[in-house]
Amino acid sequence: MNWRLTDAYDEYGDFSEDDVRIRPPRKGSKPRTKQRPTHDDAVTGFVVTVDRGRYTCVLEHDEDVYVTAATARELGRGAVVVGDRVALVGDVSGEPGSLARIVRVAERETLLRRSADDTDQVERIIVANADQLCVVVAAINPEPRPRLIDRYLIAAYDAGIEPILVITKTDLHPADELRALVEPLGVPVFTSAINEEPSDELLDALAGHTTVMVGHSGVGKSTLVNALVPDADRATGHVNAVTGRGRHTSSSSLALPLPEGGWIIDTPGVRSFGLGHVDANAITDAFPAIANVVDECPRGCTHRASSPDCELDAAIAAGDLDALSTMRVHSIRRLLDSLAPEPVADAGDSPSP
Ligand SMILES: Nc1nc2c(ncn2[C@@H]2O[C@H](COP(=O)(O)OP(=O)(O)OP(=O)(O)O)[C@@H](O)[C@H]2O)c(=O)[nH]1
Ligand SMILES: [Zn+2]
Repeated sequence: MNWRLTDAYDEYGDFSEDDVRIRPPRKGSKPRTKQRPTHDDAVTGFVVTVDRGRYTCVLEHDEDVYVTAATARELGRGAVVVGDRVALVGDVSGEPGSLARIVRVAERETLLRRSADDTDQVERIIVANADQLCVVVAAINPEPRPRLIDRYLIAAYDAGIEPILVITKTDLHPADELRALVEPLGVPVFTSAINEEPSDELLDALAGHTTVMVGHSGVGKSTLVNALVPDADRATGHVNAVTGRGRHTSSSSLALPLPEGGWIIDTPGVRSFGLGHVDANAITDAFPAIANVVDECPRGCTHRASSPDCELDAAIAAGDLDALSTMRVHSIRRLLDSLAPEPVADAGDSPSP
């Protein structure tokens, strides 16, 4: 079984059935959570999962203690997500049946959000405070989806989160073509195979970071997480003990502690990102070769196939873009066309919906 980049760019849609959208915090916006009076007795915790209004938090000063908490009424629903650092009061013993209360949420460094599809304005937050997005792609089986990878990268850059790529199943197929897809963008690439220990390079890249794992179903995300977090079962066991479930069946994200420090956040059900909120410039900015060209575009150019005088057309005609960048231009234009209707021509900063 084989695959070719040129065909792969063409054949696969960007979306799977559970498309999501990531929306970064608006620039300059304040965190949504209201600051409340300090609780002097509060301790700090890190939210590892959310299940039916119950939050499982690891205490910052004792990472073996998993506390179940509810949110204080003033915080409201949905105010706390996985990755949040929170102030806890009440029973923080972590004993079975105990319940603490989250009274504050620390200001977030980053925010990943999603919505059901491109047209759905209702967004759900995936994760707070991640500083790395790990895109997991199989070298084969399932075949890579370059346009989906592009979407992940755009979403990461737009949210201010550094992307890395892990190519799995390299025991079945070489990683070269996939590597060539993202290395020119400066994205660090790592490989992994089921019967090998995770590479030191990958462990180093993850150590001390809060990394969100994303990838299409079947690429080997769970296999990789289990290799990276040998204690995964134990950590999951803690969570299940507090949520009272037989196993972690929630569709919520789950943060697992890395032995080297830092967190891996597994995101079941997050397979692709709709990018309806991202403007044309954020999309082209993700790819340096393309960003250089569109810098010369007329003011207000949306860089779509229908845009008159878009410099991308001139660059392709003149052979200034290599084959990969040219494929990517077509991919990006398809992406732009699938978004909202073309904005009004002179809108430098189109208002947010
Ligand atoms: N040959 C080979 N098979 C692998 C590798 N990694 C994972 N697999 C297999 O690929 C299949 C899918 O792996 P999972 O880890 O369940 O994939 P996933 O991405 O978590 O899939 P979802 O749970 O559907 O999101 C399993 O049968 C794994 O054994 C690898 O490096 N090499
Ligand atoms: Zn243009």
